[in-house]
Amino acid sequence: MTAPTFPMHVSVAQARELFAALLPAPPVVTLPLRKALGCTLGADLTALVSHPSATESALDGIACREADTLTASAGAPVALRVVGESRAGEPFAGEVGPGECVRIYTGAPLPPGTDAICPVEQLREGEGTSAVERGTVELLRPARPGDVRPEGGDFHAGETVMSAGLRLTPARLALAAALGHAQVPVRRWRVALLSTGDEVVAPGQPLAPGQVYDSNRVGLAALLTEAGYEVLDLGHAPDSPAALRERLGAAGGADLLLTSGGVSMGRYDFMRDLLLGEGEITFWKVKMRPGGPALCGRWGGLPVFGLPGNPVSSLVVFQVIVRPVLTGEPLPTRQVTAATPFASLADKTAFWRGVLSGDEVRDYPRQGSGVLRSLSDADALVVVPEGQNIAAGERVEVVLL
Ligand SMILES: Nc1nc2c(c(=O)[nH]1)N[C@H]1C(S)=C(S)[C@@H](COP(=O)(O)OP(=O)(O)OC[C@H]3O[C@@H](n4cnc5c(N)ncnc54)[C@H](O)[C@@H]3O)O[C@H]1N2
Ligand code: MOO
Repeated sequence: MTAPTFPMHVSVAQARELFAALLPAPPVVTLPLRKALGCTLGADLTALVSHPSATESALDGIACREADTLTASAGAPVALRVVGESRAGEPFAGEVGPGECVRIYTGAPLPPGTDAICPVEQLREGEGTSAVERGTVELLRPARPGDVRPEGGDFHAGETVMSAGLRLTPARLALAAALGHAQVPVRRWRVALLSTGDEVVAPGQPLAPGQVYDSNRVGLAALLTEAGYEVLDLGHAPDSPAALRERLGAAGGADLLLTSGGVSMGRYDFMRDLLLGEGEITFWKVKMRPGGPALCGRWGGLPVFGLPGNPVSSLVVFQVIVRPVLTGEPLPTRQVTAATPFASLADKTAFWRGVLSGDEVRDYPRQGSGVLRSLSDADALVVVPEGQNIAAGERVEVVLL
C-alpha cells in the first residue's frame, strides 16, 4: 500500500472526535413515552401542570386549623367536629370553620380554612361516628402544618423541568408523564447494522466446521436499542466487495452505517477497500486493545463505523468510542484499587476485562478478543494507559459495563 492519505493509529480520544465530526445533527422524532426508554431527550420539557396541583395532605387523617389543636395531648385530647371528607380527586366543597375538621386522605386537597393535618394514628373516634364522615374526633396531639405537600412543591406549570440531552431513564419517563406529556421529542439516529464474513452464520442454523454464530449483530443491536437508537438490520454479507456494496446500499433512510468484521489486514477484509475506493476513510486503526483495527469514514453519503470482527473487540469499540459519541454522555468510569496487576501495552491503551468486588477490581483470567465470556462475566473495562503497568494495590480507572 502506498502511504495512506488518512490518519492511522489515532488515540481513543481522537477517534471519538473524528467520528463525531462526521455525524449530522441528530434527527429529532416524537415517540410515545412507552417507546422512549433509553433515548436522549431532543428538546427541553416544560410542565403542563403544577404538581401537586393544589396543597394536599401527606397523610390519612383529618385536616383542621392548627390553632384549635395546640393543647391536644393523650391525657387531654381536643375534640373537633367532623363536617365532611376530602378525597383525592373529590375535594371537600365547603369551608372549614373553627372547631371543625374534615376527614382527609393522602393526596387529597386541603380544604379552605384548614392548615394542618393530624394522622389517624393520633385520633380517637368520638361520639356519634356511625356515619364515617360525621361525628367528632379527638386529637391526641396537635395537628401539624408540615404534613402537607404544597402546591407546585414538585414543579410549577410552565417551569422547564427537563433539559434536552437527558437520557430517558425510567424515573425520567415517569417525570415526563407527570409533567403532562404523552409523547416526547428524542434524538434518534437510525443505525443500519451489518455483519460481514463468509464464516458468519445466524444462530439457530446448523454450524459447519470453521463457521461461527453471528454474536456481534445481536450484541450490537442490543447496545443500540439500549441507547435508544433505531436499528435497521441489514443482516449479513459474505466477504466480497459486491456483497458489501449490495447490502450497505439497502440502508435507505439510515443516518449511519455500523458494520462488524472485515477491517483488518486479511485478503478478504474488504471494508477498508470499499471506503477507500468508493467513499473516504476518516481514520483507520485506533491505539487500543481490543479493537485496534477499527475503521471510520463515509460511503454512499453516510458516515460509516467499521467495528472489528472479533466479538470482544466489536462490543468494546462500540462502548468506548461509538456510544459516547452517539449519546453525548461521558463513559461511566470509577477509580478503584487493582487487586491484581494489569499489564500495559507499549503503544496502546488497554481495556482489560475486570471483575469488581466492592472497591477492588481483579483481572479476568482469559483476555482474548474472541473470548466473549470475558465480557459477559466482567463488570468493567480496566483502563491501562500505554506503557504504565498497574501494580496490585494501585488505583486504576474502570469503565463500568
Ligand atoms: N496480520 C494481522 N492480523 C490481524 C490484525 C493485525 O493487526 N494484523 N489485527 C487483529 C485484530 S486486533 C482484530 S480485532 C481482527 C479484526 O479483524 P476483522 O475486523 O477483519 O474481522 P474478521 O477477520 O472478519 O473476523 C475476526 C474474527 O471475528 C469473528 N467474527 C467476525 N464477525 C463475527 C460476528 N458477526 N460474530 C461473531 N464472530 C465474528 C471471525 O470469525 C474471526 O474469528 O483482526 C486480527 N488480525
Ligand atoms: O484488538 Mo483485536 O481487537 O485484539 O482482537
